[in-house]
Amino acid sequence: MSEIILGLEGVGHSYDGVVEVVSGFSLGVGAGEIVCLLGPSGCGKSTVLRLAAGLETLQRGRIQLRGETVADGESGVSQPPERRNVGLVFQDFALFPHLTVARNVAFGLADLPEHQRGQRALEALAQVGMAGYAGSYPHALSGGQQQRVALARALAPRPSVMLLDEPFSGLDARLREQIRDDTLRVLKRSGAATLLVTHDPEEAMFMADRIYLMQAGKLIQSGPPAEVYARPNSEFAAKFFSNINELEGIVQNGWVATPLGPIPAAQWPSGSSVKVIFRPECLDCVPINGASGRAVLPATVTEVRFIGVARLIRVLATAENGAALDLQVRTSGAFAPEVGAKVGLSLDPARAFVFGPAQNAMQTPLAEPRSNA
Ligand SMILES: Nc1ncnc2c1ncn2[C@@H]1O[C@H](COP(=O)(O)OP(=O)(O)OP(=O)(O)O)[C@@H](O)[C@H]1O
Repeated sequence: MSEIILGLEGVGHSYDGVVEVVSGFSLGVGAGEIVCLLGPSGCGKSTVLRLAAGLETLQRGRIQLRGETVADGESGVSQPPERRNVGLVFQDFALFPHLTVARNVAFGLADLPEHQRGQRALEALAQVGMAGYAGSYPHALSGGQQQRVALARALAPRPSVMLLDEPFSGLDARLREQIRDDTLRVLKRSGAATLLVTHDPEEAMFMADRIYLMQAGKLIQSGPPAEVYARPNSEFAAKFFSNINELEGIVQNGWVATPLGPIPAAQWPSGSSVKVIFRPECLDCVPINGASGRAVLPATVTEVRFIGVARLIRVLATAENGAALDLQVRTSGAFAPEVGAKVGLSLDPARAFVFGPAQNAMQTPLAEPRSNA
């Protein structure tokens, strides 16, 4: 990985002096890298970002910028935000209503000689495609345009670190996609080390080179989006990224027998009670008499939702012991059964996750099941 530009080490914070809302949290962001802090509301994401920016005083741990310690809970070192040379973008954009777009962007350029400020502000506006609005006032701009101006303002001083807190959540869905796309390009071109806070897993997967998933103030898992999605290390991580299907079973000789066939669970001792979790797109829905190399469980379609790129299908099956199984399938395939249709279900065992009751995760090995034994 490239040189770490923003580093947090063992960071902890409590607002009331008692309960830690962030604890033992570490991360590193390299030059030109986009790292997304992802997690449910209240898990401490914004607190981490505010500590990195210097907007909260660090209580525990250490923060380094470009190799220099800017905050240390032990020694009390705490560089003020304006000396950290980080660009900040918040959800509400926080533009000054009485200043033109150009003056808003030039605001953070006090260190430059007067004649260079306007020039640099225009360059930053051009970076985000807003040079034509330099003389406008914020109220005359759309939400998306205001977001771009906020981004230009943060980028204008050419910071080596960009910190963005839910920068797209004030935008409506269609605009959000477009602005996300544009922002990703601009951030990548800027070469800044970027830390972006979001509660939206799709947004994190789209934007991030690496995701840091948090829960209740702690890091749960970090890695590239595809890895965190395909190899969640806990039930929480699996469920955070999509709807899931869940079956229960008992491990026997390294396998869990399920109505959808045996799932490898070599890490668990025989007799362990485990959960088998799989995403809706990992369950194949085929014509009932369709050929499949895997076990096919008969089921009846109870619901079909068309969502453009895919269909969400709900099916009801019956396990051997008579238990009803209500499962979800996500498919973009040509087979489009209707409600009431009889279908066959099959699961690729390599794409199922096995978790124990204590939530200590085990990814199933990428092995084919031996047999139905
Ligand atoms: N200034 C504050 N004073 C007291 N408690 C606070 C303060 N700011 C945040 N908290 C609490 O700290 C916890 C973490 O908040 P934080 O804003 O960091 O979470 P978050 O993951 O960013 O949530 P959200 O996505 O809702 O913004 C929450 O329980 C919140 O209520």
